[in-house]
Amino acid sequence: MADRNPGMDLDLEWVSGVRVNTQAVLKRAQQVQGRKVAKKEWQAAWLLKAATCIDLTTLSGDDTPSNVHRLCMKAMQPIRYDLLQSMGMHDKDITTAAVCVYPSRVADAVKSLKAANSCIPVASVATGFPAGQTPLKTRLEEVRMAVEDGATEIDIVINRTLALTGQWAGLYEEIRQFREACGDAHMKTILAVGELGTFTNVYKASLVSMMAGSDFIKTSTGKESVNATYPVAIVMVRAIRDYYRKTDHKVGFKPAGGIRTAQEALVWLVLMKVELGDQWLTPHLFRLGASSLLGDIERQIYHYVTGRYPAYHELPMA
Ligand SMILES: O=C[C@H](O)COP(=O)(O)O
Repeated sequence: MADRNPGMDLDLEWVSGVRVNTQAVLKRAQQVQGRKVAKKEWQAAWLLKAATCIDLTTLSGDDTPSNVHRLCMKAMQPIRYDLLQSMGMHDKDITTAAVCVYPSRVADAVKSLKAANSCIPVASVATGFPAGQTPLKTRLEEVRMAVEDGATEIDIVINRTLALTGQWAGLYEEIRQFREACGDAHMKTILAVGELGTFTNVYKASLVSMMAGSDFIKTSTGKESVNATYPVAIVMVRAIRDYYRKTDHKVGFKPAGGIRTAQEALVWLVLMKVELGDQWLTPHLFRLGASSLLGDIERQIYHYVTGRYPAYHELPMA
């Protein structure tokens, strides 16, 4: 990954001065959704790009070493080899950006990828995911254990209680401690936007997370009733842009939760391009957190290559 965001001292004046114009955000989100997306070979290229930005995720109570193994194999070969060959992309080392699992499954993922000689990063959710309602000591220990087991990316959840009660200094302090516990592992900070109430809170939580040294800010756990939406993304990427202008540090963005279709993936790429520019269109600064998006991307690429949609058995790993 690129240089990390070191964070900065908490600037409470900046945080408390934040105002978000809701109407302007909604309008911009509509404009982004209404933009024409690429077609034909350009669309296929964008879909491949989207595949390389996916944190391929399984976060289920019934996860086992074998389904984690299967996830890892899919991450290594996200699109069927013959389809890539038809596109002349079979030798481009196309993999997903990472696999993302619960802390207890990190060792399984690391083992599977290592055995297959792959260096795809293993990301783990931590800090009492998804609610974050466990004692700080436990949350910190969870981060350390996931790192010890080989996770090189940690997706922490913020303490919504602190955000909702305006305890920004407390939130900053906790995230700082998570960052320290992560060590060299890159930290993605999940805001759980569906539980933050207002756009202003989302912007403030984004800022505080970046000030505390997050490498990425991420919308959602996928477990809230509202997850990644385009308006909320506009708020977060504007915070990223403002933070970059002020500090010269680029923080990544990860929409996650409920992203299921290739069409949505294309809109997310457009949003990043028009709001933050091409430099954010790489896995270093953009991830799509998703458990069931890749299947549709592969299906659309199949359609592009063959001119028809596949039968279920034709993409058995999707
Ligand atoms: O971080 C990733 C999300 O948990 C995935 O959510 P999803 O299962 O709705 O795709």
